[in-house]
Amino acid sequence: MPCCVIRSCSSDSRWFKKSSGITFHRFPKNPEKRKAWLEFVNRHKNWKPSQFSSICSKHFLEKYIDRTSLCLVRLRDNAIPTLHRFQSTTECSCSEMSKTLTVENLKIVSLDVKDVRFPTSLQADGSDAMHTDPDYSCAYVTIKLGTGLEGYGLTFTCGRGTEVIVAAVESMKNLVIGQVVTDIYKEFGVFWRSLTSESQLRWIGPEKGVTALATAAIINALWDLWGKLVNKPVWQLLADMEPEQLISCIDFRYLSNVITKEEALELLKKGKEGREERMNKLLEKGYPCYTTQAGWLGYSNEKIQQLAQKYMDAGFTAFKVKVGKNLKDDVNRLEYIRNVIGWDKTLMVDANQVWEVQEAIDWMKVLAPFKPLWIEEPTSPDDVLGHAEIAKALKPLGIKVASGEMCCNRVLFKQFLQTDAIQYCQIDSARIGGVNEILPVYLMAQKLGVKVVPHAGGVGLCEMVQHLQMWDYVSLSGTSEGKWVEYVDQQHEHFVHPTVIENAHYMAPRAPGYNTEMKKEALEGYVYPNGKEWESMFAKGLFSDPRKSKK
Ligand SMILES: C[C@H](O)[C@@H](O)[C@@H](O)[C@H](O)C(=O)O
Repeated sequence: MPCCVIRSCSSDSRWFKKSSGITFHRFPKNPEKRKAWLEFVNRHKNWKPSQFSSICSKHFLEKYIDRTSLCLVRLRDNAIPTLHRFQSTTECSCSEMSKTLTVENLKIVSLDVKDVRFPTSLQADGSDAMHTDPDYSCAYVTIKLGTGLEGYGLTFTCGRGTEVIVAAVESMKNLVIGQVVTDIYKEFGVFWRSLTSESQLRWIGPEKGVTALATAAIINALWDLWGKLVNKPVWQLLADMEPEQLISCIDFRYLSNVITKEEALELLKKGKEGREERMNKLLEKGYPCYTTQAGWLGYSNEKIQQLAQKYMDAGFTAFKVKVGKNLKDDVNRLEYIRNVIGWDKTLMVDANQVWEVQEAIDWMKVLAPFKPLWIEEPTSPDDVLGHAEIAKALKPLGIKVASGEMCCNRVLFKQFLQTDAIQYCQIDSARIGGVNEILPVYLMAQKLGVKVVPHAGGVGLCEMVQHLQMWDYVSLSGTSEGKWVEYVDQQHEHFVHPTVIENAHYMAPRAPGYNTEMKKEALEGYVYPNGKEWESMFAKGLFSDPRKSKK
C-alpha cells in the first residue's frame, strides 16, 4: 500500500478512495528519468527508492497522466513530477506551507516546556470538595519547526506538581525533536505509540498519570501545529479527514473486544451523512454549553446566586454545582440555585470523588428532590464497578452518573462504557494522551450509545475540547441533542484566540490550530516561580516563595 514519498505530501493510498482520483506511480527504471524524479524528491544523497516507492498524481501535470484506460491510470513515458514539492494540494494552503519547505525546515527543531500557574486559590475559583484550593495551572509546550512555525499544547494541573509534568515532558523531548512533522502525521497512531510505549519510560505509567499528562501536552501541540500547517481549526481538520486517515491517528491496542478498526471506519463513514448541513448549522449557531462558574464549592451562597443570575441572563439553561463536603450545606446550596434558575433548567452536581460507593447512593437520595440530571465523579475515578453500582441504585430516581475527567486512559473508558457505569462520558482534552487517544473514546461511546459531554474546568480546556465535540457533531454522532460542553469563565484572557461564547453556545473557532497559544504577557507574568506577577505576589506575602522555602 503506497504512500507518496514527497515529504510534505500526506497522500497515502489507505486514506484515499479510488473516487478521489489520486493515483500512485512507481519510480521509472530508466536511469535518466529516475534521476529527474530523484532530483524532485530531494531527499538525502543516500536515499534510494524501493521497488514500491511511489509519487502520487498530485505532483504531475495533467498532460503527463494517461486516463484512457478504463481500469488503470498510467503515467506517460515522459512524465516528470514538477508540482507541489513542498505542499500537499488536498490540505496545505496556508502561507507557511507556501514558503519554500524542505525536509530540514519541516523538522522539529525544538520543544520547550513551561510551568505556568494562575493564583485562582485566592478567590476559591475552581474549588471543589476534593481540590479545595486549586491554582489553575498548566505545563505549556511549544514545538518549533525549522520554518519557525510553532505549535502550542498544554495539560491542566492544579498548581503543585506542575513541575513534575514539566520534568516528564523533558524526558520525552528526544522522542520528538528531529522528527519530520509530515512523517508524524502520515502515521500519527504509530508515533503516538512510540511516545506512550517507549520501552523504559513506559514503566512509570504505563499510559496513565504523569506520563499521560505529559504526552497530552506534546500531542496537543502537534495538533495545533498540524492545524496551522493546513490552515484549519482542528475541529475542521478532523471533520475534513477521510475516515481512513482519521483511523490512522489511533492506536487500537487493547480495544478490539469493543471496537475494531473496521467498525470504527463504518461509524465514521456513516457519520459523514448530512455533514454539510451540520457544518453550516455549527458555524451559524455554535455548540451548546453548560456552566460550572456559578457552582464552585468555596463560593458563598450569595455569590452562587448572583453568578447563577448572571449566566441565566446570558442565556444559559444548564448549571453545575459542586457538592460532597457537607450534606446540610449541599441541600442549602441546591435550594439557593433552584430558587434562581427555577425547575425548568438543567442542574448537574459534582462530588469530585469524595464518597464511598454506598455513601454516594445515600447522599444522592437526599439531593434527589432537587432533580439533578447527573452526579459527577461520585467515587474513585478508577472504580468502574462502584460507578455501575451507583448508577443502578440511582436509576429509579432519574439520576445518571457522569465521569471521565480523571479517567486515566482509553482502556478504562472502555470498561466504564461497556458496563453502563456512566451514562455521560466526560472526556478531557488534556487528561488521557491527547487527541489521538480521545478519538477512540468517542468512537466507543458512539458504538455503545453513551453521550459524550466533555469536561472543561481548567486552564485551556474549553479552548481545546470545543474542537473535539464539534468534530463529533459534524462527522461522528451527528447530534448535539441532550449534550453540552462544560464552560468555565476563567483565564480565557490569557489566550491569543480565546473561546467565544454567544447565547450559551461555543462558537466554532475560525483560527487555524487548536486555540492553545498563550499571550506573551501571560507567560511573562505567570511562569512559575519567576514570572513578574508571581514575584509581586511573593513580595506581598500572598504566597510563599518556593525558592526561599527550599533553603
Ligand atoms: C479543580 C477543578 O476546578 C475541578 O473542580 C473541575 O475540573 C471540575 O471537576 C469540573 O468538572 O469542572
